[in-house]
Amino acid sequence: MTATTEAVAATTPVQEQLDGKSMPSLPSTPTSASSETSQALSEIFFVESSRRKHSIKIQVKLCPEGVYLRRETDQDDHINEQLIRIDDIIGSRFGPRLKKRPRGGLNSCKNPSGDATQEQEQQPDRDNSAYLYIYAYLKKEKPLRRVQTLRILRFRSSNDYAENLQTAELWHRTIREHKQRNSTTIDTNGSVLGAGGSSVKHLLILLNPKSGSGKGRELFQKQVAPLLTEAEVQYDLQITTHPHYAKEFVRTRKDLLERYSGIVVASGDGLFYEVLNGLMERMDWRRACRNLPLGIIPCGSGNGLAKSVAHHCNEPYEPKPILHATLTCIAGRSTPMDVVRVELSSRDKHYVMYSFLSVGWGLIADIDIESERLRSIGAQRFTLWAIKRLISLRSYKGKVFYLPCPKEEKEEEEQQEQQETAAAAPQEKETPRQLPVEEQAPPSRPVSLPLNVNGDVSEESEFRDLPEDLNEESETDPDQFADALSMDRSIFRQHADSWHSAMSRRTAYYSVGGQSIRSNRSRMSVSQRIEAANAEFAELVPSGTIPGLQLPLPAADGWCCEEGEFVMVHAAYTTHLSSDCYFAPESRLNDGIIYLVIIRSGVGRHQMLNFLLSMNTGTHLPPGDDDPFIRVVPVKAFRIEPSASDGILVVDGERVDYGPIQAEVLPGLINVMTTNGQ
Ligand SMILES: Nc1ncnc2c1ncn2[C@@H]1O[C@H](COP(=O)(O)OP(=O)(O)OP(=O)(O)O)[C@@H](O)[C@H]1O
Repeated sequence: MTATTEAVAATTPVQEQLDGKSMPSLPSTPTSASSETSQALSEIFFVESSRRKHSIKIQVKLCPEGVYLRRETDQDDHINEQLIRIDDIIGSRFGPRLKKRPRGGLNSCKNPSGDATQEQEQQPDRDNSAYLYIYAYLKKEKPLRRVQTLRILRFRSSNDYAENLQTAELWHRTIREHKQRNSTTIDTNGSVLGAGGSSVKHLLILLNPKSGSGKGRELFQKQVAPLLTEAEVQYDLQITTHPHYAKEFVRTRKDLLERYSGIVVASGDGLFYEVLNGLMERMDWRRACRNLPLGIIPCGSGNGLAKSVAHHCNEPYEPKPILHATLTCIAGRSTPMDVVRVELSSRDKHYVMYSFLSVGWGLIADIDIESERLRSIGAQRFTLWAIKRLISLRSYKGKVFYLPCPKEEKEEEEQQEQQETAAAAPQEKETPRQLPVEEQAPPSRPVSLPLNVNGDVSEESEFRDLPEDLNEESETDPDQFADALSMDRSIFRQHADSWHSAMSRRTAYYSVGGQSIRSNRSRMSVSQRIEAANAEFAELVPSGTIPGLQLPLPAADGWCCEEGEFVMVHAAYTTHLSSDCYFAPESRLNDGIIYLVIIRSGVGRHQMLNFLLSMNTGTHLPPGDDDPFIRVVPVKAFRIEPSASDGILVVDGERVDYGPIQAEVLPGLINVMTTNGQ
């Protein structure tokens, strides 16, 4: 048997069988008590190589860091060591020799005589050996890749199969325990590790068979399911049958938190959007966001989130994005991720939605949506439409308000240094007309009454946990609630609209002075009922901390405004808008920052062409603040007020109704599955 073939191509499986036909090892193998399995297991294996005419002795040691293989040959003193990190091992299985090849396309196991088929045929039933199959995907740098690796340990110290099986099972169990100890959030069985770490929860996998090229189901069966089996992940697969299926499923499933340890979306960004918004509609949204990490397996066409997550964890994406993302979803770790609360208003409708990628107005949004008609030609549609739109470059009139991020002290220091260097010739920007908001014309829309709840911004008060029993139906007649709300929607709307609609039939418990009480609005006056409803909804949804869309923005809070004509305004909060669009290189999953890219009218076609062409390498944004047309502003919140009544606005790549729109970041609201948990 050859030494580990480190140089093997990214997805070529490395497979090796180690034969424990000799004596058991040093130290003697512990027995089955679980406390004992925390110690290292070690055993000597031999591999006879007919080709090399000598045997190779391999000491295999299983410890919390992973599996050490130390090999030396009979002939010379050459020693070769390898550590298969516990992070890279996704699972193992034990039992008799697998009759079938472990996975499609793999070479069959090699026995000492070098021919597995022969061995299977010659002594199918007389083999008392027990086998342990260790599945690993070794992470390699330069180029960044995962190398699929299978190590097979053959235990045959005893003539009794049951004894050998016991040893193999011990190794299997120990691998599991080391992995569980190594995971922060979910174990490799898809279970949240609670105090005892013993729950047996499942992963919920939502698969859109129509996403991307429409081969979601096939891709899942071929690429995802085998990995889940290797990792012994228990899961429920839900195949969506229509738009909003996934959203309704996560919104209404009563035992979501009890049954599942995480939700994996096998689809594009569109389905992830549904899942996120479905979760936010639940009464127990806060607990769901905290306890149910979300994963994405990219089967769509854009796949911005999957690429951003891979980028965040320094994991490979191409050439097998589905395989790499699946490995991320079964790694058992998660990282907080920002969510952006988007509020928009069109005609007399008012919506609230939760977004994770971007909000766009202007050029990129137009290219995204208008090129839909060329969908059949694939990704080329964006290039073609971009050329078309560059030839006839449009601009859009309106106002852009934003709340710049308060700078960290360190950043401020750095900036100060830079400013001092450049102080000799301070430059005044000509084009962007950036004014404090008090100098702006009053908002075009009628100003509603100020909000009566939720003026403060403390996360404590905003994101309180709800009582456990919120999903229970209240005995109060829901229609009374609806009536009370419908009396003054202009006030109420600021907090509760869209699906948290004023006409919502939901009722809930809410807490007053530390006590949980059941709402009893029928004995209240109308104004009390409205106030109670406002308070209740403030608890139910993460209401924004910025003024409602129809209210002016307080200058005292530091809002800035630019007015004029824009080629585009695009806000991003993940690094990638799609797998090949590295739009906000500075972004981090949970930095609490929206990167607002503002391109003003007057920008040259050539500059715009360069901008679009260099988006895939992340070099499209001008360094510093000096470009008169293209700027990126890190903000906490923003508002766009288009002057025209028709146009294109996108949220996470999907078109939404056109009109004033505002967004505010809710830092680290959800958890996404990652490999590093950071
Ligand atoms: N069974 C289904 N049939 C038709 N549409 C569906 C089905 N299930 C979900 N959808 C809808 O399809 C839309 C697009 O799905 P998805 O985002 O997964 O794929 P995509 O558009 O190919 O990928 P991307 O968003 O990354 O470009 C979603 O908004 C979802 O509502």
